[in-house]
Amino acid sequence: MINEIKVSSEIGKLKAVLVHRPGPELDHLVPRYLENLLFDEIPWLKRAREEHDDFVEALGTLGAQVYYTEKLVEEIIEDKSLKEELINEHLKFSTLFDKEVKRIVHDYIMGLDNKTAVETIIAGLSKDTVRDLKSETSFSDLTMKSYPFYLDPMPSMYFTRDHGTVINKGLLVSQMFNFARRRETIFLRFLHKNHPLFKNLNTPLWFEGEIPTGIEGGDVLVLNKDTLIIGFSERTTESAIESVAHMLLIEKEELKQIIVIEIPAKRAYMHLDTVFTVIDYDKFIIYPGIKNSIHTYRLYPGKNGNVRAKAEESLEHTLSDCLGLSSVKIINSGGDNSITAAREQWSDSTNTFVIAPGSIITYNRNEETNKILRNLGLNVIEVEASELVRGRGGPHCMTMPLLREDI
Ligand SMILES: NC(=O)NCCC[C@H](N)C(=O)O
Repeated sequence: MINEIKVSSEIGKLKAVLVHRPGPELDHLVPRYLENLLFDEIPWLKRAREEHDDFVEALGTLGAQVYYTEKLVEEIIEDKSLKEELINEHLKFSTLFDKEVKRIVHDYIMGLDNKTAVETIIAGLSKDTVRDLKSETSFSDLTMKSYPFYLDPMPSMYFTRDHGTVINKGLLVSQMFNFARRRETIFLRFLHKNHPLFKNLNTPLWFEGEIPTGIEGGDVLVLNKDTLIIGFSERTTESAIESVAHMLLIEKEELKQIIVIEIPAKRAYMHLDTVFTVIDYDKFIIYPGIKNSIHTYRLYPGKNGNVRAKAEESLEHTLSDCLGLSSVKIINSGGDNSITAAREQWSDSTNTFVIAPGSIITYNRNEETNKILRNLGLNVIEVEASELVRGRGGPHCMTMPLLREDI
């Protein structure tokens, strides 16, 4: 087990990372509810898992330790009272109202072995599985349009990035913007509170309570120990940014500044990391299609304990200033052809993940972007993602770094 939790950059050598192997939750995606569950297509689970296993192998190329959320949770629910607590927490944030149904779902999951219990909480529980255990008829048993699940599936669970961010030595748990993903962060909070990995290392929570409005990990990039970049996006709100800024800049005095990059609020660019990531000490990659519509701001501690903000002239200048460099390069994903760039962005070309300075994981389908990255001298480790890509996320989305070497 690692003896430290710490992330102070997006590129320091990766020592430990949290992931989730896609499971039967993907087999609970039905066409009628795809949009509600934030998917555009239905991935083939068997192949998605093979692709994810290869991805995990790539993550470990330089010896990083890969932890699976589901396995860590399984370990702690050996304690029956914690198993109970986990189930109750999911029921509390579920759509269930009927008391009998709640009891049945609770008892059913409680009776499962720990591995299957965690798998079921993530996969969701269909009404058919437990309907026979009911003694009386509820309204939803009678309707023709009845929703098929008591407990909703969480197909986006494999995008662990979005659940939270390690910022220096503390953890910021996200507040998921959409109802469909709201229950996902229960696992991270639960691990933080109960698993030795976090508990023994006294990892502080940067925000004890819940952040009042949406902020998702895909919008949070750790530039260096003094600077965070936050995307103001479809999923991350102004007020969440202000809350986090107040906490980290004023109350905890952990950071010196936060760069906010405002991007168009669109499904294709749901988080900042779908259009902009850090690829090297002084290099970034951006989807050129949004270049003319972004705005950059800098938040900093003002007088009297207030966070103050100013609009910045250029993203390049702001980044180089915060990094203490004379200049930085922002490279276009997909190159100069706007059609290729848009197609590759949709398939997560810009969602790259650095495992150490100079080594980067990408999806192999983004041929043009990969060529550009190689021409920069980077060691590009390509992974197959014909199925993983259907969830609209890439290598950056599928990872929550727990420990990176300082750079
Ligand atoms: N950081 C990311 O961009 N994560 C990808 C999330 C995809 C997921 N299907 C969602 O729409 O939330």
